[in-house]
Amino acid sequence: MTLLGVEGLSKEFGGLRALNELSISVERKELVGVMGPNGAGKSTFFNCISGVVSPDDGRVIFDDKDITGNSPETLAQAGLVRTFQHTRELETMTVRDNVRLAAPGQPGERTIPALLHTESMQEQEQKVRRRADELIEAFELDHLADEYSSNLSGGQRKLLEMARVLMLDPELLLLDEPFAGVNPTLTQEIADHIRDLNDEGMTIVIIEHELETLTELVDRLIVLEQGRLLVEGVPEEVLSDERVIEAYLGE
Ligand SMILES: Nc1ncnc2c1ncn2[C@@H]1O[C@H](COP(=O)(O)OP(=O)(O)OP(=O)(O)O)[C@@H](O)[C@H]1O
Repeated sequence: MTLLGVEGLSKEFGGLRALNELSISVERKELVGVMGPNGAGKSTFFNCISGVVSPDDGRVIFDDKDITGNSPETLAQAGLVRTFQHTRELETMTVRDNVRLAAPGQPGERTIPALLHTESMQEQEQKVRRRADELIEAFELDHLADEYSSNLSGGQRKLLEMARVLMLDPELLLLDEPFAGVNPTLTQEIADHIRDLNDEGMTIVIIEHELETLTELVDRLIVLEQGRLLVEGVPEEVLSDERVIEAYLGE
């Protein structure tokens, strides 16, 4: 069953067609990789799905609903969540607070005075704290929980970013270059987490330049070139496809 459907998506930037009538679908519980040479339209594809930019043409269907142009907040509530190539944690906050504050409607955002601090709000806060602690432990960040996130390495920041998005309990997770700038040990750790999440039933789409890890991880590869779908299929076949080799050689 299809969870995400992209139909005839187009986006121009000053006459340059970043996406050119792109149509792709992702099945529930699939783990899909998106690759393509620089400028192929991969980020624009994610940006159009996740409400960061509005497409000029075409539709995005998520869970049988037309979500074209919906805001990132609305999409997160619906279960569609993304990470960014450059992580977006708050450097002046600890790892623990960064994870807690990623929860929807978390206490830090409330302006209601303490007098109105009801029992149900306290319960909700406790739930957020418990979930944050679980994720910090699952991502082996416990020894860093009270560190400012500015003290984290690139790889540790990627783990923190994953913990943060999981606070939103996504059904579809879009990961933008989760292995970029990450050392080999942490790359393997992040790949294992992605596989576990997918085994638990989460649908995941990954943009990545690090093709070795990507092809080992995913069920299916989608290759974009000049805003169009070039080739898709099982990783071994896609990587040996003449058109793909040519697209990368021409970079
Ligand atoms: N906000 C923008 N304004 C102007 N041009 C843009 C914008 N976003 C993307 N583009 C252009 O659209 C084309 C596709 O870019 P995009 O970032 O989607 O490709 P990509 O496949 O993600 O590339 P990379 O692998 O280098 O990140 C590029 O030519 C890029 O310069």
